Amino acid sequence: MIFELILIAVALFAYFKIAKPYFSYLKYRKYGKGFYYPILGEMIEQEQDLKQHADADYSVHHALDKDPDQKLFVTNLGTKVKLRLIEPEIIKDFFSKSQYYQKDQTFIQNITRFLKNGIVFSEGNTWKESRKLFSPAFHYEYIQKLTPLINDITDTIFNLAVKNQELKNFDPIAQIQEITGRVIIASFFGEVIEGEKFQGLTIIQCLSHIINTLGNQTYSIMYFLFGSKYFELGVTEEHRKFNKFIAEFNKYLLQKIDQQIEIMSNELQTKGYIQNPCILAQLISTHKIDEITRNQLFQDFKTFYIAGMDTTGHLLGMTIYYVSQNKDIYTKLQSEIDSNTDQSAHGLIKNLPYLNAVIKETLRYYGPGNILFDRIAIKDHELAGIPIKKGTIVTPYAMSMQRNSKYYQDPHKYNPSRWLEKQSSDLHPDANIPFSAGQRKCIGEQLALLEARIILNKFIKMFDFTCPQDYKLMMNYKFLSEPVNPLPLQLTLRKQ
Ligand code: HEM
Repeated sequence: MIFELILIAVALFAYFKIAKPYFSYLKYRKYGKGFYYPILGEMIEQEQDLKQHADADYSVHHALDKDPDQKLFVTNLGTKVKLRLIEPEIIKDFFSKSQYYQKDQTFIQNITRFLKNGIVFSEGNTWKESRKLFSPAFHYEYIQKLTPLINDITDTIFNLAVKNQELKNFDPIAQIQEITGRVIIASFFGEVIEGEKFQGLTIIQCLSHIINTLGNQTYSIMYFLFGSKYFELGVTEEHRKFNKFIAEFNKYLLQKIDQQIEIMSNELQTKGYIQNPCILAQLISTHKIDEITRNQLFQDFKTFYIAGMDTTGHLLGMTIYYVSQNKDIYTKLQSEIDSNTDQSAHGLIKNLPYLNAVIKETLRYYGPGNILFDRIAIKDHELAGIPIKKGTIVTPYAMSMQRNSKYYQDPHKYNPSRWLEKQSSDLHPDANIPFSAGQRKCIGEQLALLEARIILNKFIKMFDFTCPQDYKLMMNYKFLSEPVNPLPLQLTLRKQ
């Protein structure tokens, strides 16, 4: 009897967890190439790619090499079928049908236990209200006013690296994240809260510690088996300690925000204006602060920080690495920067076309947001004529599309000049979306680009740099694609 029961349980498991998803997978296979690995799905591909090519995204980068006309690639994530959209028209259709999708929880459960319903992860009215409230602060007219702030913070961090003798083993991603993190805190709250410490750590260090730990938990076997609940429960002493750290840090940060709001509100009452031009001051002086709950403001702030710090740090860190690998690009970039005297936000665009092309090329070639968060269909519908069933994961993969030979000559070559040559204007307008598209497009694009121009310009002006020949770049995927071993650049100060 027991034996029969076990047999039935195994048969049910095999049917629901392996066979049924496989049949759904087969239905989509007529629309594109793909693979199916029971339960583990695309994690197997990443593992193999990492071992064979030192790049967990190798197959994604090369998905269109043999057939540039493919619309989608079919695979699975656990028991769900996953469609990677890799062609401009179907991606465009996806963005126009955003009402049929929500973010899938598989990989974001753990990060949302810290960021809750902050703007990246919220849906419906909560998202709409946050987006409406914060959008004006991210327009270029406001963002360009942050130029002196970004300049100052960049100088501080680079000078600190010189003073602390960190030039012989300089990790550009970590160092630049220190800049981008400070920029977000300062532009949101003013500089006051930046110097504060919690349990001996700066706010930036606390936030980085939380995000890195949540990322490591997410990409572990226990998460895969039990989800974020396992970590929330605090089974081990280490987990309990970390959960307590999050809870206390949240309390501390919320208190800081309250204090800052009170200080600024008092300033507005007594002087009639607030000196600090930060986003919080804007919300207070226009009385828009009353349109958002304190808790929502708090979750949004943490989310802006995470969304902006990590991505821009990676973009610049990887740009510096690619430039270090190509002497021609390096020489061209350095001579353009050396001959420019206008350091204004406008000057950095007008006088530095090659620098802008370098940034654009890294966004195409590597872009930290080139794989969006997975979406799940919440209703049956059609996408470019393909029937999509509720419960299917559907995610645009700019990472494959931006390596398609149909749109980019020699797509696997890092070549900034492609953006300056005539044919770049012939590019399909929807084939380059490193900041995504549609209504949930990156709100921080202008800030990211301004930071990228200022920081890269300063870095090239200030340092000569090389990457040791024995360093082997190995890229793994966590929330972003990132080097397994930190980049170890050798820097020397240039004569000014
Ligand atoms: C190189 C830098 C950056 C890249 C490549 C990038 C890319 C992206 C992408 C692709 C998305 C869409 C994600 C999805 O829908 O799955 C996104 C969303 C978002 N980004 Fe960025 N981002 C960058 C910098 C920033 C900065 C500096 C900020 C702000 C401080 C920011 C704030 C946001 C927010 C709030 C969202 C969610 C928007 C919404 O859902 O309405 N990002 N970003």
